[in-house]
Amino acid sequence: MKPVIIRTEGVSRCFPSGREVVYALKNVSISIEPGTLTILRGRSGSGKTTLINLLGALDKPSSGKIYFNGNEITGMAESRRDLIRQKEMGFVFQSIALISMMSAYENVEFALRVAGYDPKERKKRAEECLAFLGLQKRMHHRPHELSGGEQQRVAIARAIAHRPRVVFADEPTAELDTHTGLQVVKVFKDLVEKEGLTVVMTTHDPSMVEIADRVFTLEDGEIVDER
Ligand SMILES: Nc1ncnc2c1ncn2[C@@H]1O[C@H](COP(=O)(O)OP(=O)(O)OP(=O)(O)O)[C@@H](O)[C@H]1O
Repeated sequence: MKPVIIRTEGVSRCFPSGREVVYALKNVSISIEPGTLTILRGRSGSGKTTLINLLGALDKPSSGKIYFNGNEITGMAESRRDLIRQKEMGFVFQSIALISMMSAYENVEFALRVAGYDPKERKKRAEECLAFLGLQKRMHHRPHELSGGEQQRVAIARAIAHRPRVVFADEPTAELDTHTGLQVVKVFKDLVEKEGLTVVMTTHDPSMVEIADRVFTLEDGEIVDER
């Protein structure tokens, strides 16, 4: 049997909409293997963001269970879920959300400070991550002095700095042109291959799919294809 880092079991998520209830996800059961780049794809409104938020413990399902590293996280106290999120997970969002007053280096260093790293370790690790992402010459620039692709690479450096097991990226290429977007996905693939990281990302762009190890396709809240 293949190892599994995240598993969902019959997960549904509904939201109230006026007097009705909208099912954003219906009975989703998937397994994510460690050390893979997994893509969740589908049209707008198919449920990608809802699913990635559940996998990253940012939200809870209306029914069904989610396991992270063998432990059921759906029934856990919020404080334990917070800890798992902080220690074991990293997040990259569509809107890059770097701190504009800080340089690339300071953005990464600050995340490590929040994660409780000591000053010496922070410097070493921040420089190492930025170098891995090809930003050694740009690390003392502020976000507005960097291109969109560079900014997203800083956001990735920040998301991996505390050595999470899994990085979740919701439409990380949506604000980039196709070429730059593909470069960002290749960075994820590199992290998977060289660092053994697990990456889960959403996209509606079919050109990204070729690079992935696993692809789940969503339609109206259901998994309609997996490969
Ligand atoms: N907080 C919410 N309240 C009400 N309905 C919601 C909420 N979040 C999501 N939905 C609905 O659930 C469905 C799935 O939304 P979701 O954002 O997961 O799709 P998506 O595939 O990520 O779309 P996009 O690519 O546009 O971001 C949509 O019909 C959406 O309107």
